[in-house]
Amino acid sequence: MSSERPVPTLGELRQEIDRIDEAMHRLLMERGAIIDRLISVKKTSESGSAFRPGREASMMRALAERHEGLLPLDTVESIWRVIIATFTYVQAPYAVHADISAGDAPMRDSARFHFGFTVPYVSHPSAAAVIEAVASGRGDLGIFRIDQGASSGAWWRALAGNDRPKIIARLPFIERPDHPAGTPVFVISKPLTDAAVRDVVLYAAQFERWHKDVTGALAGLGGEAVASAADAYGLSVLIAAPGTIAASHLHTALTDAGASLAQLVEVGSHAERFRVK
Ligand SMILES: C=C(O[C@@H]1C=C(C(=O)O)C=C[C@H]1O)C(=O)O
Repeated sequence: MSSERPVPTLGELRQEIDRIDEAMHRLLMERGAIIDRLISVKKTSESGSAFRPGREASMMRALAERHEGLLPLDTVESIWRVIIATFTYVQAPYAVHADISAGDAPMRDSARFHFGFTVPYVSHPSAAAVIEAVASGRGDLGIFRIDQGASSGAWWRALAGNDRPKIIARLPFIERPDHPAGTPVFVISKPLTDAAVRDVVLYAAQFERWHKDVTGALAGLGGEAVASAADAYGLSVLIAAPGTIAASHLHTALTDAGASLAQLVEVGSHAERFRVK
């Protein structure tokens, strides 16, 4: 007598797939019912944004760590990005405004991958236009390419000030080589105050001129210069530093290294970066 299970028929396997698809669909509808209850419990900040970047970053990290099997991580990540971004949208509608001064295609790919198709995508010719759209909207988001060089100027300077929009996330949450929408972008929104995650804090630093020891001073603190652009006042550098480092400490380290630092202003923060191979 053979103990091997009989080979299932194609029809039987398709029945299994139908069962799983229905269960997944029912679970998504159940998730929607929970979001409905969450809306009244959650205090959506003054900005009107339901986006909680720290929570999303940790969910994406857990997803990447749990994932195994045939389905590519790219697919799982994009499915969950659409689920999370859309359930954020149903709590409080928002649009994603993109600075396309370095090209539309990567920004559109990034917005669609990270926010799906239900969330409106609005392109703008400049960083300044994106910042103004976010500043005047209710809970809208803006996205900027981090690797576009100086073509958008020192856009982060326009985030300085209490009521100005702030950087709230860095995407993709799951960094890896050959990411299908891997253009690194910063996300801005109106200040999230208590809902912001501060693993990494971003500063607009105004230098009279560049000093060669700034890079080393930043590295010594676990920080880096993320972008820079010359402007009428000298050189504006967007600095990322661990949230555990006080702004005063960062200021001292830069001036001790010999830099002529005219201003150091916080312009946002984001979750700890997470990379897989
Ligand atoms: C559901 C929430 O709101 C948003 C949507 C999330 C989701 O769909 O899982 C997660 C984080 C938030 O950006 C929440 O705050 O938990």
